[in-house]
Amino acid sequence: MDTLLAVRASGITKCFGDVVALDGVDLEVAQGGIHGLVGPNGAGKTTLLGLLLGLAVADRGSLEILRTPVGRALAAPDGVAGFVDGPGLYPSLTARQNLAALAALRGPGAGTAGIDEVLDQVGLTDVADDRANGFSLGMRQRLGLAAALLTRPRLLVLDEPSNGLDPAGKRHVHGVLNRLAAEGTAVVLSSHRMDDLEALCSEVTILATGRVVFSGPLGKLAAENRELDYRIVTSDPAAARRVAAGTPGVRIADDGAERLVVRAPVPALDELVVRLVGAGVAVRELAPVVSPLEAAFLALTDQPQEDVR
Ligand SMILES: Nc1ncnc2c1ncn2[C@@H]1O[C@H](COP(=O)(O)OP(=O)(O)OP(=O)(O)O)[C@@H](O)[C@H]1O
Repeated sequence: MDTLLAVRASGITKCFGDVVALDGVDLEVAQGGIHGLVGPNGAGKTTLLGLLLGLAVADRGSLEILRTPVGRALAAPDGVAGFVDGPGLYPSLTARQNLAALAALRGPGAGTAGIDEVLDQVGLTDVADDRANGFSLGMRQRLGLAAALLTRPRLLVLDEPSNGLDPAGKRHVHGVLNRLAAEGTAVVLSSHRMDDLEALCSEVTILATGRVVFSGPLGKLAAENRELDYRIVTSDPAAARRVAAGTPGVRIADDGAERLVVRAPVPALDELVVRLVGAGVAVRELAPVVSPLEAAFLALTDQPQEDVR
């Protein structure tokens, strides 16, 4: 089982003075999996990613990366690449020159992929000879990803890689990450975007104030999740409200003039739909107000579940 793990962290604690950034964190990342880190601001995500990249060492606990125990030295473990707090780039160099400089720093024969190849992978071929200081945030993110891909990493670590990406750029980057994972690279990324995490990740770890409050497959999170709020749009809102009020297990969470929101477990929701249809009320839309991941995130990190849309 362990042979399939790219990361095995156990009881990791990291303090900055009096601040406990990570408090006994366990993390397992499967080889070939895309693992999402999510948590409120200050939860410890960047600190944990920094440990994986060898930018800092833990105060306590054990960390094994690609089956090698991590020591006390500050250095990227072999086979690991990525960035935290935005990619480090040379602003006055072009995209191509940035990658050439990084490849030169790593020395000849350091297992690098071709510069043109990685520029193409991240969709920057057309701007390869433009200076990085003219790049948008999304383009810098993509160039940072290209720099990481140069080393053909077996563990890719990315802090909020979707920041600044437009929808097409995001789809492009998702495609790159999915392909890498299919080829066996493990990817660990943080994001505040639940839709990104749901689209990309096979597993997620939810951190709150330095502690793991959930870690595992997204499916497990959905299965474990308690009742969700659902928005219902029907052909007859007044009748729908009456039917919902009389359906066992269904609670009306919000019944403003424009909408009906109910909180219910799935079987009670099924019963409500059957009753609505039986009463001649057409159901035009039925969807969770927030996704299972977002609902779990809000519940496990003690934040109210609200419809923010
Ligand atoms: N170099 C540092 N010096 C002092 N405190 C730090 C340092 N790095 C992180 N911290 C503190 O550690 C805690 C965790 O920070 P971290 O940046 O890991 O959180 P995060 O989950 O990445 O937050 P965000 O979502 O805002 O990026 C915070 O309280 C932060 O202030």
